[in-house]
Amino acid sequence: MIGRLFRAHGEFCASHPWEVIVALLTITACMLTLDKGSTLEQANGLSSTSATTAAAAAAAAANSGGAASAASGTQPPMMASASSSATSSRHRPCHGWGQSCDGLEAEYNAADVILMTIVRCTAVLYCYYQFCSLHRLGSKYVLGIAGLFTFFSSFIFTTAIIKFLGSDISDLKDALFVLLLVIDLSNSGRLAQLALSGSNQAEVTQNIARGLELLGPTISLDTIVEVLLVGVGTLSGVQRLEVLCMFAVLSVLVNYVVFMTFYPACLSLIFDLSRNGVDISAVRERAKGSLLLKSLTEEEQKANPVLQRVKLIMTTGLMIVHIYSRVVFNSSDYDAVEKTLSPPLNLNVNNNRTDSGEITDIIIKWLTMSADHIVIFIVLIALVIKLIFFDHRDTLPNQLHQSTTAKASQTTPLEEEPKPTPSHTPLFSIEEHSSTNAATQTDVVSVRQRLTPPVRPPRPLQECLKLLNSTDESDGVNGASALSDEEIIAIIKAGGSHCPLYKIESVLDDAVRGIRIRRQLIAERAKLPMSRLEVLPYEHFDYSKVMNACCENVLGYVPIPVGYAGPLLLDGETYYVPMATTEGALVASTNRGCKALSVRGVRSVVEDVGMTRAPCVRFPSVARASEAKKWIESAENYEVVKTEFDSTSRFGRLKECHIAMDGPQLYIRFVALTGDAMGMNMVSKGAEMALRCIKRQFPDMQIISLSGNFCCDKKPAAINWIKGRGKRVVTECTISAATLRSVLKTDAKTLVECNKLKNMSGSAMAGSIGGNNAHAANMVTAVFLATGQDPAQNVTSSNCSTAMECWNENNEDLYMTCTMPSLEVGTVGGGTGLPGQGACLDLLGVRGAHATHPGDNARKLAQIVCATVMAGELSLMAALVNSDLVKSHMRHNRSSIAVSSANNPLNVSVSSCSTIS
Ligand SMILES: CC(C)(COP(=O)([O-])OP(=O)([O-])OC[C@H]1O[C@@H](n2cnc3c(N)ncnc32)[C@H](O)[C@@H]1OP(=O)([O-])[O-])[C@@H](O)C(=O)NCCC(=O)NCCSC(=O)C[C@@](C)(O)CC(=O)[O-]
Ligand SMILES: NC(=O)C1=CN([C@@H]2O[C@H](COP(=O)(O)OP(=O)(O)OC[C@H]3O[C@@H](n4cnc5c(N)ncnc54)[C@H](OP(=O)(O)O)[C@@H]3O)[C@@H](O)[C@H]2O)C=CC1
Repeated sequence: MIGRLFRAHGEFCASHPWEVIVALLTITACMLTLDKGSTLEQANGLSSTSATTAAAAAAAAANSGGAASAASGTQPPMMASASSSATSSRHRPCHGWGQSCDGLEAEYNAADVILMTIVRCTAVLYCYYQFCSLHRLGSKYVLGIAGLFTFFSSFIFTTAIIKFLGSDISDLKDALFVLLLVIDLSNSGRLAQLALSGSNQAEVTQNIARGLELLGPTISLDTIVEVLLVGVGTLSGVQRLEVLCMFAVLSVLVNYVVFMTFYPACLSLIFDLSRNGVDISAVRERAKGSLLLKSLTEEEQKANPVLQRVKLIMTTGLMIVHIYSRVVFNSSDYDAVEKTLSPPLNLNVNNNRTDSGEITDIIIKWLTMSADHIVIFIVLIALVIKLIFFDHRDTLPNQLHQSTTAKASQTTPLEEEPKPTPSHTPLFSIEEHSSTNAATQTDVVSVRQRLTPPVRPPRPLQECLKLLNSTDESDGVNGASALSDEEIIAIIKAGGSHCPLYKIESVLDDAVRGIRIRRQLIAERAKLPMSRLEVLPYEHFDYSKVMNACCENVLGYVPIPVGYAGPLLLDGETYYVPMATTEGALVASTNRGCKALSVRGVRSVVEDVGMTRAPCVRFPSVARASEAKKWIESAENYEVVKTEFDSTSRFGRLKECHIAMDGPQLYIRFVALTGDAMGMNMVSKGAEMALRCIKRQFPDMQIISLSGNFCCDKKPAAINWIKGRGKRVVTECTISAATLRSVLKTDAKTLVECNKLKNMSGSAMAGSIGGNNAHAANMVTAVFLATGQDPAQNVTSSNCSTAMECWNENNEDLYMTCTMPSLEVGTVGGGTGLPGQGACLDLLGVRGAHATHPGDNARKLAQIVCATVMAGELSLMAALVNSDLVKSHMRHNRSSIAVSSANNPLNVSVSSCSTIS
């Protein structure tokens, strides 16, 4: 409701920019030109008059020279002229805008110096912080627009209002610092980027309205809290603090009004102007890609309810303080309180002033007076040094590097010749970062730079072939190294068996060079500009772990983002689970599930069912097939077969043979334990050997296929669901009602009901086998990719039954189990040996073969996968019952890439799509 009001207001400001701007400027001009004195008199009556009199008296006292202490503003009332109303008014808190607090123009005392130094230093540091965070998040254009505009407009309006209220702004240098402190540029930056990301006026208007809808309520509440909080300072009794706080309160209010009216109107106007000649397309492009904008749309500005509540309570409390202080205490009370409480302060430097005129006194006085300036000067110098010599060293090369990569990934051809490396190390050197993650990263560099430059014209083919086949026995140098890339390409193009493209790495004995040449040839054959293939990384990878193990015809590798979910408390141990995925929201969801599960922890049991391979064999008759079945199943013969099977591996051990008969065909499902390996190669190897043994007994047996699909590998099948495959894991957990409420925003009864109707009945309706779950495949696949499992085995491994019950005496807790009967995982073999995947296994403490109990690492990995599935299941179920699914995916999983107008006839922008949620 409130959001809608702000939206309507934003829409109005953005669609009537001229009206809003002119109205505000007119009001400001009126305030500036109004007769201050009369206005004040009307507004404040006697109190303002007495204040003015007090100021005049104080000024007179200061001017007289004989009353320096009075001018200092700290002298207690009774020490000045007892009858002087000026003195008493000087010490009265400056409640009310119009009430001038005299003494600002007077010299500082020690307390003032300290206060102002703190204010100024904080302002400078705050500005630095704002600058850094905006610079990190947004483009410099948006930073410029938001920063300059907000600051100047707030400053001008605040000054106008202070003038209108008749306050003394002669000490503007103090006010400036206060203004710096109360301005928050991030919201202005967000609104600017949101506005500028629109591609037509209507969209800009909508974006501004949307921005105010999202930001308005929070900013309004913040403003109220800020005003009330800072307003407490105006009750402090410390004169300078009161003035500053009054100014701060005024600035906060003006800043709020400017942000809500003038600023959106101006943003809308900027776009309008751009249409009429001023080109801000570059600004808009940057705004669209900016992280700030993303954060606005993604975060949905969902206010933290706890924080909101705290703010409301604070507001109420502060209101009471203000009402009590301003209404219950009247001005005479203040005087009385002051008289009793205020001790005579002797901090006034002017009190120490002597007429001796000694130089040392003057220097001490000057130092004391300028202390704040000196401190600020030092802070500024330190920040500038930090910015120039330290901050940029880290960020600039990074940014440059990132922008190069980003450009490359946007398929812009990189045709520039490599720049010669300067002889001295420059201050901001991109090369400094080239070694980061060198094991897995590839810099994008043009192929012209990478290919060996032809030092001479290519030699004739025959000569090249001769060179290729020659090996210098003395130093073992491969003949290919004497050939240029062009000559190698000529040999490949010539065909024949000299250098097949798929064997190029072994022929050249240089994987990276081979892959580089293959990429060029494939790009040529596919008629793809090389620049398009360049963004596929291929360098800095340990191909010795890939060749003859993981992949053929290698063109490079595709980086996949890896996140983590955790801590996950499983069987008393804590895990941080790596997940490789491109599905935004998945890791966040699993992470939330881990948080809920880990309050009490997950318990699990694991059983090594064994890996399976089931050849299809055929016999001349059904009788012969039946005879063979009985032969294998007899205990004595089984042992013979097992011995043959086991002979193929140190770890592969045949566990059972499960035989199905279909006419004269037998499907012999060999089930074997495979240690820490997932075991498909091992069990296939063993099955082949076992078949040889059986064939010796039944020579008329025909082997149709080593895999008869009764195994059943990488295809959905009931047999794996019923009999299991790999590891069977069951996890269990209870989640308290309080955790359900605080972490998952739901309750047990709702979850149980949804689980019954969705995961049980819904899956039954769909005829699903092994699919009584919400999204087990999501967690399984992400962990599989991160830890080097065979990704295709997510088919069987994702079999999962998720069960939920209400728990405890009052049935408000949740009891949950996940049963996964066919998890095919290993910690040796396959992709587990690759560096990145190995690192992820290290993170879980299960890399490689278990030192003492082969198989323990793989079993542990299976338990972790099942517990991670449980976390993801719990979180998604909660999101579904809360109707949060679409919202969270709009936030975490939406592409922010602009749709080109050709493919976007309705001209629907991403930001406007996301508003659907
Ligand atoms: C491996 C081959 C191709 C060898 O096959 P081959 O006939 O011995 O090879 P070749 O040296 O005679 O070469 C023949 C052609 O194969 C290609 N070729 C040959 N070697 C390479 C290489 N290194 N890199 C790229 N291409 C290669 C190449 O095209 C070559 O032609 P050429 O260019 O020489 O005129 C063959 O034995 C094969 O296809 N094996 C099957 C492997 C396979 O499909 N594995 C999948 C995993 S199994 C699984 O996961 C699922 C399962 C099995 O459990 C499912 C089930 O239950 O059924
Ligand atoms: N062939 C097929 O039909 C299929 C193959 N695959 C692929 O197979 C690969 C996985 O096969 P898999 O058999 O798991 O792995 P490997 O083929 O890599 O075999 C594991 C190797 O590790 C050795 N080893 C050392 N320590 C251990 C230990 N503690 N426990 C177990 N083995 C140990 C084994 O020794 P030893 O030699 O003594 O056994 C074996 O040589 C994956 O790349 C997968 O994609 C996938 C599906 C089907």
